[in-house]
Amino acid sequence: MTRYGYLGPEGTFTQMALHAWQPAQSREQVAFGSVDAALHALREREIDAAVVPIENSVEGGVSATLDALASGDPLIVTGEILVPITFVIAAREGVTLTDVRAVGSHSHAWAQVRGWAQQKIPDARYVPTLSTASAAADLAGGDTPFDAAVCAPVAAANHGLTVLADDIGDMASAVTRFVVVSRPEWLPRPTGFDKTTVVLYQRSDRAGGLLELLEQLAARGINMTRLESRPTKESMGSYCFSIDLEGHVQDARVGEALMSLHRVCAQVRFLGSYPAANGQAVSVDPLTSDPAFAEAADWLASIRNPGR
Ligand SMILES: O=C(O)C(=O)Cc1ccccc1
Repeated sequence: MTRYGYLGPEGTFTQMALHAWQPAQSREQVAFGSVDAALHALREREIDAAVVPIENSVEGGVSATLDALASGDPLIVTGEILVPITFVIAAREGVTLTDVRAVGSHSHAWAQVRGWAQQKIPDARYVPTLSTASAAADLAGGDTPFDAAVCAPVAAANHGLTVLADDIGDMASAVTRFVVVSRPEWLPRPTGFDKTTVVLYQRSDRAGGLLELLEQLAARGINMTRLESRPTKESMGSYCFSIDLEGHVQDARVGEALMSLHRVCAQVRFLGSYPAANGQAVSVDPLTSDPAFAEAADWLASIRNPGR
């Protein structure tokens, strides 16, 4: 049985993602207080895989996850899960919306209800917590620097909290993307609807540097689905690029692009190839298909070996 770590405690959106990924009978689940703690346990082989949030449609990338994957012992993404998110604001019994002075929640949850909060509880302070469910659990447990939590309906129910308002997200269509992370001991097989995640470190900061990297993808007909710059943390103004692209490292065009990036970059960190959650087939130009690359390789071999 696979042991999955996840950003807990019980009742987080991450736990919902894990449940959507694996039926209960084929998994064990271990809650961790932070993304870093879950990925550390994975590196230490205490668990087989970890489910962590990586991006949402409102706030963008989850920096804690992007940074924890970009450094330390290598890990790879082996799956992705999309979860539609709805938020409630909940409090201990007897507290009403007008009593709320401070709200505890995960920063990505707060970012997605900011408009609602501005309208309904404009004077309330925000207090960051490690997850939405930990805000709910702490609130139920007693002494907290906040008197309401923004969390999933299930987290409010688990802790006997009163829901003061439901469906308070600013964007009805908010979706969060979670990834399943594993040690790099195996690769998911190509499916035709795959994504590949890499982090690129430039050799030097110069005019056209990013363009040069992106040209390697464009020339091979590779579409990107996410591009973020993250500080390398080494010095002010030093960035790396975290990229999701369509295709699998086993696809010729992706393999060729990664080889070129490896040549021109200071470092390419491969973070996995995995089936896209939307299951949509990647559209591939016939000129950048596997047969086209194979035919070109045959042609090169033939002109290199004229006698054969
Ligand atoms: O705190 C949680 O419940 C999480 O799983 C992280 C998160 C927070 C907000 C939106 C999506 C995921």
